[in-house]
Amino acid sequence: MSDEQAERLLAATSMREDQESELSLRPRALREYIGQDKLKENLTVFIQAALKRKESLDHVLLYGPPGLGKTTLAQIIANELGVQLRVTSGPAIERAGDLAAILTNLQPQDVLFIDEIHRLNRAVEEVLYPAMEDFCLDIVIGKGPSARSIRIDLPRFTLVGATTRAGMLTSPLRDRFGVIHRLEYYRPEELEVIVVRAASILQVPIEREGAYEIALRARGTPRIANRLLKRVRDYAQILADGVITAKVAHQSLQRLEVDPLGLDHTDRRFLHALIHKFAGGPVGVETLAAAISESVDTVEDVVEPYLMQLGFVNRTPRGRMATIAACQHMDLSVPAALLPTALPRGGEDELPDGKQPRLFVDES
Ligand SMILES: Nc1ncnc2c1ncn2[C@@H]1O[C@H](COP(=O)(O)OP(=O)(O)OP(=O)(O)O)[C@@H](O)[C@H]1O
Repeated sequence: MSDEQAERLLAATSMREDQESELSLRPRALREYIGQDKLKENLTVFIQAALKRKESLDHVLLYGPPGLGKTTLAQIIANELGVQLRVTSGPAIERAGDLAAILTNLQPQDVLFIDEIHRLNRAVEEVLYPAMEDFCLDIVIGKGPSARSIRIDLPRFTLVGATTRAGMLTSPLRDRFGVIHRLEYYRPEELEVIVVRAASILQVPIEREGAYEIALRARGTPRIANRLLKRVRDYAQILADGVITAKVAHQSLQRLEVDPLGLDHTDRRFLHALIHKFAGGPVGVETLAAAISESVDTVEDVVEPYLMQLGFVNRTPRGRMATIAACQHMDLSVPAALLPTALPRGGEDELPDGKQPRLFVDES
C-alpha cells in the first residue's frame, strides 16, 4: 500500500467514499447516537424543554476534532425538534447578502448548521449577531447621505455552529451561543458499538472481538472506524469466509499498515521529525509542520490532538515536546532533553515496564 493510501485511510476528514455511506450510517435520533453521554443528556433536556414551550432551542456550538459527529448531531437536533435542517459552512457564505438570503428563507424553529464557523468573515459575522440575539436583520439600503437602515424580522431559529478551532471564534460570536460543548474522542468500547451498528446496516457479518480490533485502531473517531470497517470487509470477503473475526480484522489491519494505536503515516512522520530531527523538542509548530510538509492547520487540528490524547506530545510555552512513551512507540532513542534528569521538576516522564531509556545519538 502506498503512503498516500495509508494517509487517506486514517484521515479524520470526510472523503468522497465516506459521503455515500455516511448518509445511511448516520444515526437519526439521540438514542441511536453512541457516546458523548454528558452532551446527550443535556441536549435531551434542552430539546424537551424547547418542545414543551413551543420555542426554538438555544443556539448550540459544538467543537472538537473532525469526524466525531458534529454534523450528525446537528441533523439529530433537527429531527428531534421535528424541523428542517439547513446546512452551510463558514467559507461558503462569502457576503452578508448570502447569509441574509439563508436566514430569510428559514421556517420558525428551523435549525441552521454552519460548519467551520470560525471561518466566517467579519462582515458576515456582524449580520449574524442581531440575527442570533434579536432574530432580526439590519439592512442598509442606498449609499452616502441618503442611506437608511431597515430592520427585517426573522423567524426564531436555532443556530448549530461547528468548529475544530473554538479558540479562533471571536468572543462576541462565542458569547451568543447558549450551549457550548466539546466533543470528546470515543473510547474503544463505544467505537466497538458504532462498528457493530454500521456492520449491521451494511449487512456485514462481524464478531464483537472483530469490531473491537477495528475500534482500537480508529483513533477515537467514528468516521475512521466506519472506513476501516469497509476496508476490512473487503479482506474478509476475498481472503476469508466473509465474517469479520478478531483474527481476520487483525490480519487485514496489518495488511493495511494501520499501526496498533491507529497512528498513520503523517503521525509517524510528525513524531519522527520531532524526536529525531528536533531532538525531542521544544520546537515551534510552524517549523515542525514545514519539516513534514503539512499545513499548520492539519498539524494543530488533526495530528496533534490525537497524539496528545495518547500522551505522545506535549504543547509547552516553548514549543512542542515529545514524550518518552512516543520514543518507545516509534522505537527511537530517547533524546537527552527528554530524560528525567533533564526535565524540569514535575515534568518527569515515566518509562513503562521499568525500562531504561536509551540515550539519543545525533547521527546528523
Ligand atoms: N455518536 C455516533 N454514533 C454513531 N455513529 C457516529 C457517531 N458520530 C459519528 N458517527 C458516524 O461518523 C460519521 C462522521 O460523522 P460526522 O460527519 O457527523 O462528523 P463531523 O464531526 O461533523 O465531522 P466533520 O466536522 O469533519 O464533518 C457519520 O457518518 C456517522 O456514521
